[in-house]
Amino acid sequence: MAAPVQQPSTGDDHAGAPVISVRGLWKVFGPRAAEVPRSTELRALSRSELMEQTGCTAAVREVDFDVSPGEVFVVMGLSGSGKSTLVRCLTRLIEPTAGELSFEREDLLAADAKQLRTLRRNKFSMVFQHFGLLPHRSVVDNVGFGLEVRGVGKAERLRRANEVIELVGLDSYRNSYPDQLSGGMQQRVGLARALAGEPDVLFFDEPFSALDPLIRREMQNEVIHLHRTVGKTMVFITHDLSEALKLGDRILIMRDGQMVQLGTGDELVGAPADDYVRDFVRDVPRADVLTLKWIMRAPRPGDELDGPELGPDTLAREATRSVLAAGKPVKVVRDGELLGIVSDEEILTLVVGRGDEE
Ligand SMILES: Nc1ncnc2c1ncn2[C@@H]1O[C@H](COP(=O)(O)OP(=O)(O)OP(=O)(O)O)[C@@H](O)[C@H]1O
Repeated sequence: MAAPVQQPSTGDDHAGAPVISVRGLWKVFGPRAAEVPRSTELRALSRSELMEQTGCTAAVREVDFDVSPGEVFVVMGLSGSGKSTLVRCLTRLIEPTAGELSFEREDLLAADAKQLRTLRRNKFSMVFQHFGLLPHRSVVDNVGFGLEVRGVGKAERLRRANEVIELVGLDSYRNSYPDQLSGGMQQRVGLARALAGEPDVLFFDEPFSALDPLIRREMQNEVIHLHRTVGKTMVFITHDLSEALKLGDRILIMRDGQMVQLGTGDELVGAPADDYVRDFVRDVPRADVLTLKWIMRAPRPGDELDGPELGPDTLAREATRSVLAAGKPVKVVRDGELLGIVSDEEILTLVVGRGDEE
C-alpha cells in the first residue's frame, strides 16, 4: 500500500489507533461532482439548490470520524441520508469525490486496483440485506467460497467453514442448500461467510431489514454474541434506532449527507444535537439507555447524604430499585468523589416524563 497518511486525532503507534479514519470526505454524484467540494459557493447550497444549479447530489458531505479497533460503529439516518454511500466509500466500492480516508493507517485513496482487491479479499467482509448465497452450493461450500477464491486448500477451507458454521449455530445445516433454509438461517450463512476469511472489519448494510421482527431480534443477538466471541471491528448501517442502540458502541447520525451527531447511545438520548436527533430518540425508553450521570443533580441543603453509592455509568434502569428502596438519595460516586445524587424525584421524572421536553 501507499505511504501512511497523517492521523489528525491519534497519530502515534498505540494499539487503539483507528482502524478506519475519515476526514473531510465527500461523495458527489453528477456532472460537476469534482467542483462541488472545492467551491465555497457550491458547498453552501442546500440539496435542492445544488441539484438545480449543477445537476449534482452531494450524498456525503464533509464527513469526519474514526472507527476504533473492536468497535461496533453504527451509521444511522433516514432513507437517502447517505448511509450506504458513505459506507461504500470506506472500501472504495464507491470512489469518494474528495477528502482523506485511511485504513489501518495507510492511505486507502492511494491504493491501486490490485491492492484494493487484496484488501477486499483479506481485510474486509460485507453482509448485505440480500444474502447473495449460491443456490447450487451447500451451506459449507457457500461459507468456504471466499476462501476458495483466495486459493485456500480444500481441507483448510472445510476446517475453517465448519468452525464458523458452528459459531453461528448452523451445525446441523452444513450440508443443506440455501432454499432449504429460512431467511434468518440464510442470513446466518451470510454471517458465517463474512467471518470465514477472518476479516479485520465487517461491514453490514441493513442486513436484517427484510427479516421479520422476531428473527431480526435473534440476529441482532447473534451479532452481539459474535462480536463478544471474535471481537471484530464492525461498521453497521441501519435506519432502526433500537437496533443502533442495541448494537452500537457509537452511533453516527446522518442527514442529507452530513453528520448530525456522533456519540454513544446515552449521549444521543441524553443530549440530542438538534430536533432531527430528538425526533429519532423521542420514543426510546430513557431508563434503558441513560446512565446516572445524565440524571443526577447537585445535592441541595437538607438532602440526606448517607445513601447507597453507585457509579455514574450505572444504567438508570438498574439503579431504579436501589434509589426507591433506599428511601434516600443514591450518591453517584467515582473514585471516592461525590459527583451528584439521584433521588426518587429524578427517577420519577425519567420514567414518567421526557427530559428533552422540559
Ligand atoms: N449512483 C448514484 N447516482 C446519483 N445519486 C445517487 C447515487 N447513489 C445514491 N445517490 C443519491 O445519494 C443520496 C444518498 O443515498 P444513499 O443510498 O447513500 O442513502 P441511504 O441513507 O443509504 O438510503 P437508504 O436507507 O434508502 O438506503 C440519495 O439522494 C440518493 O438518491
